[in-house]
Formats: sequence, structure tokens, C-alpha cells
Amino acid sequence: MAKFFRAAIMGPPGSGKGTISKRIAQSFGLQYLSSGHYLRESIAANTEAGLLVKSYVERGMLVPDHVMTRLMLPRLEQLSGHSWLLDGFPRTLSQARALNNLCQLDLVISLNIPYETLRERLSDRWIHPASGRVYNMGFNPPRVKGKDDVTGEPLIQHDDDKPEALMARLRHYKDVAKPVIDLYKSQGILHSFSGTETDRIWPYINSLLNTKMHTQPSDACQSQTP
Ligand SMILES: Nc1nc2c(ncn2[C@@H]2O[C@H](COP(=O)(O)OP(=O)(O)O)[C@@H](O)[C@H]2O)c(=O)[nH]1
Ligand SMILES: Nc1ncnc2c1ncn2[C@@H]1O[C@H](COP(=O)(O)OP(=O)(O)O)[C@@H](O)[C@H]1O
Repeated sequence: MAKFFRAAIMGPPGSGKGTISKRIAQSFGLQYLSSGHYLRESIAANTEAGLLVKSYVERGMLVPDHVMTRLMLPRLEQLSGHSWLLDGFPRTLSQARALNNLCQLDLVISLNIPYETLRERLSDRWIHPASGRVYNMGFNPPRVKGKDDVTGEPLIQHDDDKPEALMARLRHYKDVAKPVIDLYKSQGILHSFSGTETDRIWPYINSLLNTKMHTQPSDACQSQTP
């Protein structure tokens, strides 16, 4: 039977989950699923569900667990025959349990980044909304200020990266992530990385994945739907 590898990346807003996930997906060929991306897609669709999601995201609050699991789990079921990397899900213990019922993760990466670093990065984060491409005016600036490298379209800042929402998001992250991190620690699959620079953390993550992906792949996830 073919073997697959399933990983998740956790960390507060601005810790570099998206940046590192992109490198992992490129280097190791995993399918990349970002909860933030799917939420923004749902907001942009302007449906009733999207408006509900927007009301939470705008206030820097977590979207309710049942909304998140309904958004993410069907996508994972469709990928049961693939290796994948989850960014931003699960964020709560309830989400982690729902995921566990579908699929056992092989590896969880947790990023510990000092608060001041997060604040500086997010105040400088600019996004191309249509593609989700992320820039930072110091770390990876666009070629032309304020414009996306590929399309030339204008870049924007997320409302939830603005200082009012940011403080609430960081405070909330710590409380909610602790039991999830403890769960994965108890399963022996948690790997934590600390630092202020993605480029210094990346070689360690790269070498961890090189080892794990070649020694610990698992069978396909079980679909829960009949
Ligand atoms: N200055 C600096 N910025 C970084 C570094 N790593 C990521 N960033 C930027 O910090 C912001 C947050 O990173 P992102 O990957 O979006 O974090 P996420 O919220 O955890 O997904 C983005 O603008 C990145 O381009 C780094 O090592 N140094
Ligand atoms: N798993 C999740 N559970 C609840 N809310 C979520 C989840 N993932 C994302 N969100 C919501 O979407 C917002 C943006 O998430 P994301 O793009 O992952 O950014 P960041 O890592 O910078 O917080 C979060 O602040 C939160 O409101």
C-alpha cells in the first residue's frame, strides 16, 4: 500500500507558518492547506457563512470549531491518498480531536517566536488578496512598492494584522494552543523551534522533515463519510 505523510504547523500569527509551509510544500511536494486562506475565500464569496466568518476574523477572534471542522475536514477527506501539510488548523483542542478521528498526524511543528518580533513583522505584512502571496517590506519586499510581483495588482493589509486586532489574537493564541500542544507532545509528534529569523529556523525543519518523511510514512487516512 502507498505510504503518506501528514503534518501540521502551529504558531502565533506572524510566526512564519505560511512562509515555512511554502518552503516545505516546495521542497517536499506536500499538498498545502491553509485555514486562513479558506476562511478568506469564504469571506470573499459573500455568502451567509462568509459574513459570519468575517464577523469573527475582523475582531481577531477564533471562528467557532464546528464551522472550522466543516470547512477543513472534507478537504482532507478528498486528500486521503496524498501527503499534506496543515497550516492554521487545528487551533483548538476540539479541532484537534475532530482531526484525530479522521486522521493521525505524523508530525507537528510548533514555532515559538518572541512577541516583539511578531508585532514588527505583522505591521509590515502585505498581501496580494487574489493569490494569497505574502510580502514583508523588510524580509521579502515586492519588486515594486505596493504591487504584486506577478500581476502588478495592489497589495493590501489584512484588517486582522492591524494593532487593535493583533493584541487580541496573540493573547488568545497562547491560551487556546496550550492544550493542543500538550496533546501532540503526549503523542510524541511535537517538534518546537524558537528564534527570531525564519532563515535560521528553516535548516532545522528541513533536516527534520528529510529524516521523518523517509522513515515514518503512514497509511491513507480513513474517510468518515459512508
Ligand atoms: N523580518 C522578517 N520577516 C519575516 C521572517 N519570516 C517571515 N517574515 C514575514 O513576517 C510576516 C508573517 O509571516 P507569515 O509566514 O505570514 O506568518 P503566519 O501568520 O504564521 O502564517 C510576513 O510578512 C513574512 O514575509 C523573518 O525571518 N524576518
Ligand atoms: N483553525 C482556526 N480556528 C478558528 N479560527 C481560525 C482558524 N484558522 C484561522 N482562523 C481565523 O482566521 C484568522 C486568520 O488566520 P491565519 O490566516 O491563519 O493568520 P495568522 O496565522 O496570521 O493568524 C485568525 O485570526 C482567526 O480569526
